[in-house]
Amino acid sequence: MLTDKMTTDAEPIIYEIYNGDFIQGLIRGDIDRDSVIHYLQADALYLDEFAKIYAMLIAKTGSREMIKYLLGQMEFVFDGESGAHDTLAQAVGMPYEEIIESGEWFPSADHYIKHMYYNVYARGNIAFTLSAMAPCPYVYRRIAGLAMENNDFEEDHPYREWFEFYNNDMDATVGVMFDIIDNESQMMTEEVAVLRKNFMESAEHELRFFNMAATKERWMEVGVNA
Ligand SMILES: Cc1ncc(CO)c(N)n1
Repeated sequence: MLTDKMTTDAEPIIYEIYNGDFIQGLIRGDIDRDSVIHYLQADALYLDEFAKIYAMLIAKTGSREMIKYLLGQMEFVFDGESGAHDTLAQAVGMPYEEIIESGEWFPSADHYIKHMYYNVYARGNIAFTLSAMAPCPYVYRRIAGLAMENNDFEEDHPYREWFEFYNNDMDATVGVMFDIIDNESQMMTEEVAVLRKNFMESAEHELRFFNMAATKERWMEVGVNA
């Protein structure tokens, strides 16, 4: 299966994310509050685009079953993940709406979002875009699984519910995405390498996204206010 190869390729990145400052800071519970705020500001906008990309995939597909799946996913990212975001907002003690007021596409988030859009615009087959999207649920599912396996979160741990959310709610999304990618790839030859590269690049974008929050990455904005 192609997705078996993809997930094997991504293993080193999974561990780099897991051992990185952002996730370890959440696990210890002592992460810099401004990093969590930065993450939420970027992620709220990222998920809005993720939902819109599902909408664009709906327009590309003929199967009613596929449309139903994509609509469900759209709703999940548009609303459903607010549970995970609320956990983070509560931990930093600020209303979610207030936190996300001043977000923007910080450089690493910007690059990731545009990687997904490129595939929607440049490619007819939805498997190209889905292979760029699949690391989103897949990486979070793996990271949350590792965190839950390797740590005993106290009942009142501020980030426990964030890990529980991604440990429990992502399997269906990942499974369907992987099935579509595997099925479509069987009808491809040299383009299989593009699917594989799309997945790897997005896994790396996930790493960059967490590092972006850990370092509170911003545009330089040289001359913007001149
Ligand atoms: C950047 C990013 N990747 C994955 C997820 C999980 O859906 C998320 N919320 N944000």
